[in-house]
Amino acid sequence: MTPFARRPPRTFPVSESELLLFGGALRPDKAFVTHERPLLRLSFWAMARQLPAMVATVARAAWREDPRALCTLLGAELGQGLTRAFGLVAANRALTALFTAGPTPARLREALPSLLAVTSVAAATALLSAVSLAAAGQLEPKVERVCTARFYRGAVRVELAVLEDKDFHRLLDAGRFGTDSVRLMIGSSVTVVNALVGLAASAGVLALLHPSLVFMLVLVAAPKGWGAVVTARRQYASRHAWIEHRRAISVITSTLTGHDTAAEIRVHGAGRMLVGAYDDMAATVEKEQQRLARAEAVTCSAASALSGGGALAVYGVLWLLLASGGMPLAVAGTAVIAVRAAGASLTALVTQTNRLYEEAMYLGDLERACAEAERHAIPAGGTPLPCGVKEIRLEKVTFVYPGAPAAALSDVSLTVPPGKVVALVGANGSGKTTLSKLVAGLYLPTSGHLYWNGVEIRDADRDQLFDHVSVLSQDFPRWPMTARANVHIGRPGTPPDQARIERAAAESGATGVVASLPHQWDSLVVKGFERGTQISGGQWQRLGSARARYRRAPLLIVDEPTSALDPRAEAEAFQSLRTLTDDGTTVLLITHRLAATATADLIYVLDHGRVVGKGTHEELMAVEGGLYRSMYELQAAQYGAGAQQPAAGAAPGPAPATARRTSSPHAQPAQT
Ligand SMILES: Nc1ncnc2c1ncn2[C@@H]1O[C@H](COP(=O)(O)OP(=O)(O)OP(=O)(O)O)[C@@H](O)[C@H]1O
Repeated sequence: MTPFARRPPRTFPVSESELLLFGGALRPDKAFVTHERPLLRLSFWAMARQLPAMVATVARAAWREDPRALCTLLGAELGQGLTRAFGLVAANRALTALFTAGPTPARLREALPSLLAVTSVAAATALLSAVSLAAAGQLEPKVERVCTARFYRGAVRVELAVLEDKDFHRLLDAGRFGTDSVRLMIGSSVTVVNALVGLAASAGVLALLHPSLVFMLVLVAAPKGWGAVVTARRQYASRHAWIEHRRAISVITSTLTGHDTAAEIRVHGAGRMLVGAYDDMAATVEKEQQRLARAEAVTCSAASALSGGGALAVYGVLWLLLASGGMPLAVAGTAVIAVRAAGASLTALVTQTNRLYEEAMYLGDLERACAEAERHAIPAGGTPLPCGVKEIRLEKVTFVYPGAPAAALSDVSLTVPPGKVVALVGANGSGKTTLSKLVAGLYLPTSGHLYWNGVEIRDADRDQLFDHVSVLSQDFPRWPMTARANVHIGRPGTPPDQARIERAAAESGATGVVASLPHQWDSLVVKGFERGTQISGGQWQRLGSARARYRRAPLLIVDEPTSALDPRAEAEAFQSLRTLTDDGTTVLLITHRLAATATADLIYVLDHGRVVGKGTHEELMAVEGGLYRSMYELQAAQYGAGAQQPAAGAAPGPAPATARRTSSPHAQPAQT
């Protein structure tokens, strides 16, 4: 056990900004302590045992990607070790020839072949070093790419509920550091192998000269190795402890230059406050870095002092051997050269081992993140779903978000019939979006059953289920790509079909939007890039809608699809949703625009996660004191439109008082 492990857990300072903006310390809690501490409590030897496994992981990845480059690299490194050993032997021969009795010209002649050998060996070492550098340069980016792709491939398959868990998120963040570590580890491993071979060569020569010198060399090496491990572990622990804090800082800095936040940053003066917060939070990180630097200085000094003691012992032994006549002068000279060469190898070894340890720990995180991502991945395969939507049925479904104090849905039983427009209505937070996400297969019920075409969702082939669903959520992504890519990404498995893209755009009212862009479909709908342009919220909504339509799935889930549209576009959007059912598409509509839900085939009313009403608009309006009726009347009263129901296929009426999005102040009652 190291002194590091014996110390009680450190208490970190909490900055005022951290309290103000994030409500408290952004430091690991109990989960981190129980999860990570055992790793940090590992003994030096346990760590030493782990290191080869980590290096082997990188080596395996390198072997998979480019075995030739790996073999070249290893060959060049081993070759350098051999040339070094050979160089020491040649130096010993040269010294022996130079120190023998006789005239100087004769001694020089005797030493000349060995001196030439020393020079040739130095040239060969330089050549092998260049070969090694080139091979490492070829391997590093390949291995990094493969490991990074593996990490992200796993991350995008993780169940949504797990992705929202803060501990899993921390693990993903830590894993992200590991993707850099893979590349760095190749460089460090090469240097470590190189230094180890160099040390072995020196030790071998020293052993030949006098066995006790090898033991002395260990005395020089061991303290530096200890210092390297202690420093690496301290840095690793710190990086983990501050990971959330650093993420919070990057959240702040990205908002400072972000496009979405630019207006409030300037008008509200939020920029000054956030820059201050950055300064404040970065200052606490700075203190931590200073603490690390001080601790490293102390550790390194202690390690160097111990190592220096070892070096003194080596020279002392040499002195004694020389004085007692137990070692010839030439051998002592070679020993000094060998010890100095070993010293250079040792310095490289210590620096790179330090780095290798640290990177190996991050690589461990990457491995753990990949393993956890695999463990929590959406299962591949399962019971195949019959094509199209036959029926979606929920039986006593309860859903609790991970870590949430209460259920978002309780005992929900309902049926979504095929080829119909089914509306979900209810106040903010009543569970509409959650319900739609369960239907889309994004979450699994905590209890109860959800059947898709008769197949229980837990058994169903989820990839097939996703294939049946198209989503236009209220917070739909605004992909920072071209207009075409924004539509095509709705069905990315096949190459873009321009005719289909244009049809989807026409159905969503996006044709005019795209036509007005400087490069039409090739325009980049994000500012700050070449060819970049900005489009309005409503224009984005049309583009998002075009994406959902391009997907052409049998179930379309639309969550507040018109919140940013003008009244005419809104009316058209709702009418076109209705026409989708003509070709058998089932529409699950979530909206606060009750005039639009009035034309739905079936309406479910949710309240506090429970279904409290079901029926057509007429049936629900007939319920005296019912939630739906009161919401509808309230909304109609805002516009003085009375509580009369709109004509079938009518344009939507006004937004309700409960609408979370800002409705157009000009929204009109039903138009035809
Ligand atoms: N990812 C989440 N993690 C934890 N709780 C959540 C999450 N998403 C929603 N909730 C909670 O679940 C409940 C239902 O939220 P949901 O978004 O389904 O409501 P909604 O009816 O769609 O509301 P709105 O009309 O405001 O969109 C709310 O109490 C909400 O705070």
